[in-house]
Amino acid sequence: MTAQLIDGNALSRQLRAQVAQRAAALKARGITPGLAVILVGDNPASQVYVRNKVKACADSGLHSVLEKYDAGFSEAELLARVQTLNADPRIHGILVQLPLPAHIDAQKVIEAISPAKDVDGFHIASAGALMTGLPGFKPCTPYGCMKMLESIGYPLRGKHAVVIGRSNIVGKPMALMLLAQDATVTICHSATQNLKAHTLQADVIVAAVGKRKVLTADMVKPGAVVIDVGMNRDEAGKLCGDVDFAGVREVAGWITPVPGGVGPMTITMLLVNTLEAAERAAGVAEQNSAH
Ligand SMILES: Nc1nc2c(c(=O)[nH]1)N[C@@H](CN(C=O)c1ccc(C(=O)N[C@@H](CCC(=O)O)C(=O)O)cc1)CN2
Repeated sequence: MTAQLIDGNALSRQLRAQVAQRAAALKARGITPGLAVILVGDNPASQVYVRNKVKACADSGLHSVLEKYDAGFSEAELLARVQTLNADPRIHGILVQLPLPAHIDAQKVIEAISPAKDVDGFHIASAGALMTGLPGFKPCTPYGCMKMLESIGYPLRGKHAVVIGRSNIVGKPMALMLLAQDATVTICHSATQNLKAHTLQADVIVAAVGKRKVLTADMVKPGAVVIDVGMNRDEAGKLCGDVDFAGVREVAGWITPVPGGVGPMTITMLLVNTLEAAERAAGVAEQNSAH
């Protein structure tokens, strides 16, 4: 079997067109959705990501501001910027690009963002909302993965999903979102014994480790859906995910590529969250809940 591809670029184009339509409707009411992106330091990958976020905003008719600070920017200065943006009515979403330099407490900065503008979905209020099924912003990467599953009409109810990775921004929220769709969820991590025994049971596997070839063909049940969140470089410096794509695609039923899979969806869901923040501020939004 050769797996069908879940194309994150194609799905992003569709969803971004919908964002653009909704943004235009909001603009007609005098409100332009606005995103503030803050980058501290000179991490080359982060520079690419924030540039892509700003471009995606422009392409979909969202206003954005990019604030770049050098690596010596202090935590206090950053917190002050966040407070200013919290109070700025033109800004509906605030995103602080991660990772931050080591002298800055990232969690402290995230908690300083108003939950109403937490379009990254990283604030503890957003995490709590996701856990309890209350309205709140969902972290963009796992939210994008859920949209990819939805796009293939995959019925999650009663299916066994294995999430490899337990980070606060991907693994844990991913597991909660799958659970909210009535999947039976296993979270595997660095201390998991016999990973293969778990993944072989899975109907859906989400690999979010940050290490190449964590998932190989012998670890996948024929026909399973494989979502690759990884973003690594191979020996030749080429971008690759956590999944041994060439091998796994011969066993899986569906698979996401890297690049062109989850990555673009992360940015797309940021646009969706920013638009929704603006709609909520304008009082026109349906509240987004975990269910
Ligand atoms: N504040 C945040 N920081 C970080 C997040 C986040 O969601 N919020 N996620 C990651 C990085 N990230 C977004 O910021 C991100 C990573 C990758 C992509 C992407 O489109 N990747 C492309 C390939 C890009 C390339 O060629 O290098 C792809 O997969 O096709 C988008 C966003 C950590 N920090």
